[in-house]
Amino acid sequence: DAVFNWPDPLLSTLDDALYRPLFSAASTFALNCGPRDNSTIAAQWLRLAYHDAATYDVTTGLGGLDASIAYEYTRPQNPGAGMLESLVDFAVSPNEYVGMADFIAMGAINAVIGCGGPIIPFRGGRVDATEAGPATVPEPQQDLATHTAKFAAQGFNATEMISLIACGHSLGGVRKVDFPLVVTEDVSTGVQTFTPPPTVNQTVGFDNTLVHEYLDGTTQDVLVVGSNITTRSDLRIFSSDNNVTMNQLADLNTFNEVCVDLIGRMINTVPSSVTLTDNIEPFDFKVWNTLLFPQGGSLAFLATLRIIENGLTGTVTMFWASRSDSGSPCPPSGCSVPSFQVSPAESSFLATLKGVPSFNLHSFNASIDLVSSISHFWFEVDNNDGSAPFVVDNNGKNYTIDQDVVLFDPRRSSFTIAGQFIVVGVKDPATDINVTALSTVSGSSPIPMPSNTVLQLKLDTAHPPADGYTFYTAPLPDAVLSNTIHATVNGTAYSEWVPFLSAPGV
Ligand code: HEM
Repeated sequence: DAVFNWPDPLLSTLDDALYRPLFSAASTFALNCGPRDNSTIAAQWLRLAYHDAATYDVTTGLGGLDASIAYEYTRPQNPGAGMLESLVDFAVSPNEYVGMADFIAMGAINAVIGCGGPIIPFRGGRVDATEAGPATVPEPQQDLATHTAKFAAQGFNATEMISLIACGHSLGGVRKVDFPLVVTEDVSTGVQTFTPPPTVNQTVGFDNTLVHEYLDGTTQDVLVVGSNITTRSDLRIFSSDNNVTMNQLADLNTFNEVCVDLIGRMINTVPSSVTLTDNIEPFDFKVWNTLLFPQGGSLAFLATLRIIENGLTGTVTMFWASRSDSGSPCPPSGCSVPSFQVSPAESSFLATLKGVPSFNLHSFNASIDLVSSISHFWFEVDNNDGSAPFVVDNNGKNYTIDQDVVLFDPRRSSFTIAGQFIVVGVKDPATDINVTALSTVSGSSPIPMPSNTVLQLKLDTAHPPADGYTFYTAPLPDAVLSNTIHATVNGTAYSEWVPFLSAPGV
């Protein structure tokens, strides 16, 4: 599994998106297999992921799950309102380090569990395409040889083709408006679902009902029994090995295992130039949302330690070490402060399934000597149960504060709708000052892909120099998602990632 060494913006963002519903609006949408367009959001997300991944070509190593679907969904092989709707679901989630492709992959995982299916492990680090890929998505009127060849190009053999489709077509159905030549009969809802929806609501669970109904001859899958024989692609594929594979999938455990493997491989189908992270499980200890800025004659340092623990029995102390010997430096054992607040934080449904019903957030607010400053920090956790207190120090590497020369200032900045601007403090004395921010901005319809824009910060006339810092500012673009500050001061380059647009206590 992936090891989190703070700050690691990629792993930090992915962990939040996977396990903290607060940070991934979309992660909650597919819960309970909720309906949309007479199908389900989950079905739309799973189909989106497949159509995105289906551009992969094993011989060139190009394509795969790279969000190129954002440039392809208007093609005749990708019809359906669910494509754009699903992309818009994910549009507010990316930042500079995590693109749309990772959220499309997460969407497939959340789709399957949202409809009661098994947990597919998640690996991150996909890279977003900047243009459309080849038009290689299978279509129902194509013959078996064409489909077999297309799946082979995507890295799946003939048996895996049968299984992957049986997994995928567990959810949703075929819309008459998009496939009038496939759904030839009238359907009151406009969608011929692959399996009958439960009568109480519209939702369809992720399971092997389709397999059973196919084998016992009761299926209503229009790609098996539709009156248009040319578009019976599921029938041609499912029966292509004399139903050997379908008979194996009739066992629910086998079905779940096979789907975890194949949908997992599908979402991990990425260009050969991309290296994915290891599996991301909820991190035991996660430092989160640290902020260091000048305030009222000292440096304010805010930090939160997220812990997986039961109840609120533990106490946590934060320690830090000075940066310099002058001023009022910390003793060798470190300056320390207890947490000012411990609060439970909701975990995602996926985290719950992994045995993490909630997290505890231990928040710290330290006042640090301006001159001796801070070089690194760590924590001591006492579970108050007789066991020895232990140190949490970033896997022995310490939580290192790179620099105190260029600091994002959350209190002088403003993130209200009325006026959004970023303020950065630069430590005096400074010459040759150039402060910029790379802002990641949410995309919107018709191509809801994030983009990056560079802001030039100027001397902030509203905030006069204070506490040995001079302030620089720039207005933020609408729909800004996150920022990274880059500065050159006295010939040295500095950068600071600003993942959130708000802060505890601000
Ligand atoms: C030969 C291969 C395939 C063909 C010809 C095919 C064809 C189709 C067609 C015609 C629809 C109806 C789409 C709509 O009306 O919105 C559909 C829906 C769907 N397909 Fe496939 N499919 C194939 C493979 C797959 C695979 C491999 C997966 C995923 C693992 C998948 C997942 C889905 C899902 C979830 C839906 C339901 C979408 C919804 O209800 O919104 N399909 N498929």
